[in-house]
Formats: sequence, structure tokens, C-alpha cells
Amino acid sequence: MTTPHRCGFVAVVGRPNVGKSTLTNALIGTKISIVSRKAQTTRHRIHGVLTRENEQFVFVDTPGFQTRHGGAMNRMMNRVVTQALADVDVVVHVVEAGKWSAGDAQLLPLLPKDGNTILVVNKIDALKNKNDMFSYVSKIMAQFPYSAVVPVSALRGVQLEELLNEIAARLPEGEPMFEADTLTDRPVRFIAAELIREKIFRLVGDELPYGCTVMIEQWEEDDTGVRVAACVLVEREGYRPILLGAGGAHMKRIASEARQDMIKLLDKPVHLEVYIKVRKGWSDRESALRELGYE
Ligand SMILES: Nc1nc2c(ncn2[C@@H]2O[C@H](COP(=O)(O)OP(=O)(O)OP(=O)(O)O)[C@@H](O)[C@H]2O)c(=O)[nH]1
Repeated sequence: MTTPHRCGFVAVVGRPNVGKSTLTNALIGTKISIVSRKAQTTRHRIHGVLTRENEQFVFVDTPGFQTRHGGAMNRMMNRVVTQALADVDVVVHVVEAGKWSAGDAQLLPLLPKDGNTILVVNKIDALKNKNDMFSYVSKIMAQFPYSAVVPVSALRGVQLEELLNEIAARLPEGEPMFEADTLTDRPVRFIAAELIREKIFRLVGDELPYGCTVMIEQWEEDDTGVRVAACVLVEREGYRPILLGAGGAHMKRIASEARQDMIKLLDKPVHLEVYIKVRKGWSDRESALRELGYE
């Protein structure tokens, strides 16, 4: 009998600073994972895809975790998060070994109780007394019916295989949704644009309902480094201040983080300039879309 192929969506959630990004990147195996979609099958925002022989793990970004809100907005965001988590196949709830705070507890009511939520205790490398682990985990398990617990160190790459196996066991049977090839055959300029888009989404994604397009307008490369000019196209003038942030702080952060990733990708110095352009109604206009590389 052949093993059935499994494929599904995985959301990695947790309070800030528990190591979600480190873990996701360690699981996917590369900092930058750009995927070519086989079909427009999903409304999820794809963070990255890991393809193994018998499984394809599609890691998604969960809306509502990107920005911080208060009061009524919080209640609404909680609904958004609950819905998003109900839509994925496996939820990985990351906590930090030995530490449990109100931020961790707040998430519990939002997690699906369908037997597909896994508790991941990260940063076990930093735990001083390993004997404390049992009582720590027992206390958390008493509060939520997790279907598995996996202690890991995302930073050191400890127990990641075990975690992937636990996730794999909970993915539904199905054919791969994405081509196995990821980064290698994509032009570096495309990846650079995608990196900037990713940073924008992470920082202000909740506030840009129609997203944005990033175009690389200038790319000059020689032995000493790369000079890149990128343009962020938004649909309305009102989105400009959102992207800029107070005193341009958002844009600075987006450019700086994207630049760091580009340096890692290209392994040479990068000079990056990012500016914003408003192009009204571009998303409706087919010709404009084609011009921007969307077929
Ligand atoms: N010692 C140790 N540190 C870790 C581990 N995983 C992540 N960290 C560190 O924890 C800090 C936060 O990691 P991130 O991956 O940015 O955490 P996050 O949950 O994505 O944070 P937010 O983006 O704020 O939600 C970083 O300084 C990481 O280097 C781990 O396994 N062991």
C-alpha cells in the first residue's frame, strides 16, 4: 500500500517574541521562500511552503497577529483570528519554555478545539532547570485540550523533525497545491520585490485592505554591491500615510528589514530606496495589471 500524500495549511501563532518567525523559518528551511501557485485555490496569505516526499506544508500568515489593537478593535480582531484559525488544518501554538503570561493565556479562547492544535514549547535551550518542564507543560495542558506537545529549540534546530511529523499526521490527504520548486528559478528582482511586500504586509497589512504592489524600478549590480530602487504602488492617496507611519517610521522599518534580507540573499552590500506611488483603481484595470506583471 502506498502512503497517501498529505497537504494542508498550517498557522503558527503565539504572543510576541516567543519565536514564531524563527520557528517558521527554521521549518521551511530557508529565509526566503517564494512559491509558484498551481491554482488560485486559497484565500490565505502564504508565508512559505515546505515540500517533503509525502507532504506539503503550507504555512500561512494569520491576520490580526500583525498589528496591535485595543478595545472594540480587539474584539473584532479576535473574531477575525478565530475565523482564520478555523480555516487552517493545523494550528501550532508557540510558547516560551518556563514562561507563561497573560499574552499567552489570551490566545487560548481563539484556538480551535478540533484536535489539530499543537503546543510547541520553544527555547528549550535557554531553560535553566530541565526538571521544571513537566510542571510547566502540565499547567498549560490543564487549560487547553492540545492534541500534542513538542518541546523545541527553533534557534538550534532541536526537535524540528518531530514537530513536522506531528503536523504532517494532522494534514488532510490531498495533492500538492504548489510546485515543489521555490526560490531557485525565480529572478532575484522578483524575490526582492516580494521581500518588500512581505515586510509591508507584516507591518501594516491589516490596514491595507487591497494590499499593494511592489515594482523594482532600478537594479544596478556590480562587484561592490547592488543599488535598488523600488516603488510601492497603492490604490488610494489615503494609504500613503499608513505606509509611511509617523515621521516615515514604517517605511524606514520596511526598507531596513527588506534590505537586511536582500543582503543575506545576495551576499553583498545593498543600497535600497523605496518610495510610494498612488495609482487609482489599478486593481480593476486589466491592462494595468498586465503591465505590472499580473497575468
Ligand atoms: N534561546 C532561544 N532563543 C530563541 C529561540 N527561538 C527564537 N529565539 C529568539 O527569540 C527572539 C524572538 O524571536 P522571533 O522569531 O522574532 O519571535 P516572534 O514570535 O516571531 O516575535 P514577534 O514578531 O514579535 O511576534 C529572537 O531574539 C530570537 O532569536 C530558541 O529556540 N532559543
